[in-house]
Amino acid sequence: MDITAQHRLFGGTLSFVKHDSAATQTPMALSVFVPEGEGPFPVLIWLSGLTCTANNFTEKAGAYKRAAELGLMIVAPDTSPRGEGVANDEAYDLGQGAGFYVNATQSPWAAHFQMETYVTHDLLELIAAEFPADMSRVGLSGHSMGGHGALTLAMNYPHLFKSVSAFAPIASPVHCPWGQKAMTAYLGPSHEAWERSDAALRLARGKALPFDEILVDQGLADPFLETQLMPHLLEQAAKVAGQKLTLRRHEGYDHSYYFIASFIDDHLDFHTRRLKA
Ligand SMILES: N[C@@H](CCC(=O)N[C@@H](CS)C(=O)NCC(=O)O)C(=O)O
Repeated sequence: MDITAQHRLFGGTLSFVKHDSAATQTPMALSVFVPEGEGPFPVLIWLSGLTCTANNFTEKAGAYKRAAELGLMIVAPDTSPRGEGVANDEAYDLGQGAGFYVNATQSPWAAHFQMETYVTHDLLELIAAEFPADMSRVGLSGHSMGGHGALTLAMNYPHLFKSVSAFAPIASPVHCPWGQKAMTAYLGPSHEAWERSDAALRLARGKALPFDEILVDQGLADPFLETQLMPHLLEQAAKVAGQKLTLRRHEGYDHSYYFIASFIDDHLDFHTRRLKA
């Protein structure tokens, strides 16, 4: 592991980190906020959306003041493997910056795009080995593509994650153009292979292990609301599954980090209540 930059803030430390991932077979970048004190600390992992690196959340969400008050570590990984030898696409919604938190099975993506294993294994292993983290108290949150990642990884790995929330998540990749394009490229044309990476389907089919509550915030001025995100599908599926979902719709808020910054404290509080319970 290399720490490429480090800053003190709100009594804690923010580290920009690079490490080698066995899953992606590339170096991976992330940021790690550690609050003041000895630890071990509960951890929130944040999964970002399309086009993001680890820096978008780190620089724009305004999360660290509250995290420092709560004694919460925050880990923000990159959204995909990157580099010259890594497959890419000219479009912003496929390839580098758009890993969708799945393990690709299709060429040319399968060689490096193993983001599901990266987040649920390599990233957690790094945090456990190198930082004062309490790995029995890890929560997962994210935005848009990262909201989809947070929901589906929490549903598929409930033994790893104690709490889950999302901002403007892609609720059902099977039903939207971003999801259909990425899942076809990474997992192939069979919808069967997509199902475990679709939060609404997973819930509706009774295959998601329950959380006591899932918190989702959605801006009503989000340009992707109707065409890509479709939170009503998550709402319907949660009803069918008997999963408590708090879906808050916010008049006038868009898809940006201004929206995330406005409600991030509520998510940090939500996770801390569950991680410290
Ligand atoms: N077409 C847009 C879509 C990308 C987008 O809105 N990305 C969101 C996540 S889905 C984001 O967080 N962008 C980076 C930022 O706002 O800092 C673009 O290329 O900018």
